[in-house]
Amino acid sequence: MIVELEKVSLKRDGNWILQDLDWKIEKGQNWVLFGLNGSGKTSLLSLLNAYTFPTTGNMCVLGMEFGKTYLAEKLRIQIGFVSSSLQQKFDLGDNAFEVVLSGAFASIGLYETPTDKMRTRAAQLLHDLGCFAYANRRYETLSLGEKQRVLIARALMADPPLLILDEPANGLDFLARESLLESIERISKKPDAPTIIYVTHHIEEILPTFDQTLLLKDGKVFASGSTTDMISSERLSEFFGIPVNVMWNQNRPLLSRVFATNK
Ligand SMILES: Nc1ncnc2c1ncn2[C@@H]1O[C@H](COP(=O)(O)OP(=O)(O)OP(=O)(O)O)[C@@H](O)[C@H]1O
Repeated sequence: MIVELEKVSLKRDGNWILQDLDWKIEKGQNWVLFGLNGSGKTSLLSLLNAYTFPTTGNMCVLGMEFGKTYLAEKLRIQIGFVSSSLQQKFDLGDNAFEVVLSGAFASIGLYETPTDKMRTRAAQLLHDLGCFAYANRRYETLSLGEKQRVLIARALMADPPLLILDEPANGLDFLARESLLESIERISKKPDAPTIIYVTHHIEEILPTFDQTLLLKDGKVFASGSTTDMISSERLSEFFGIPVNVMWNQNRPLLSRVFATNK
């Protein structure tokens, strides 16, 4: 089991931010964590990364049980985490290749000498993510979409069993988004691919590889299960509280609002 949450709740400043979450992620599954603004996605990710601990409930990530051992560092090194809050942290003058290499040391900046094996791996990842062409460019000169690819490659350097992509397509135009999504779909199909959790509030970003979805609403699991069950007109109309229509086209969902028509 990659992730196991049992009745997990989180209280902050007297408010319950997350309540009674049950979530099981098995090896080989890829999940979408879908929730609107303020639904608790960031708080849930902080729990998974052991930046916060549940107020009540039981939690186990990558076989490490929360509260039983001191696990924060040990756990984080095994989770590839890509979030837009990380973007600026790498504006240190390093080129894209060096930023990817730094993932082998879990450091921000490259302070240790990488081995030849690490260099080969970094070059391969730059290829896989479609960013080999700008391997020698300074990271801070890259576009948002290019930076995201480099950060995903960096996260994969340590061969993490779990990769969390926190709204990776935010701020990207249609083409940049589609090309990033194509790279994510590709890496998810590799034989040594990690389990991926893709966090988003955009239905149209859900790729076929994400066969499981958890719908988070007001800090609670609204529903979870197979993506085709979760991302349906009926389910999402209930989730949003307004009538919506989901149309599947080439294994990708499209969401639109349904307006009442006057007869
Ligand atoms: N330290 C805190 N004290 C009180 N309330 C908090 C605290 N941290 C978060 N919250 C509240 O908990 C709720 C969930 O916040 P969270 O940031 O996890 O949501 P989110 O789904 O990531 O939202 P977004 O998509 O807008 O980033 C919000 O209503 C937020 O205001």
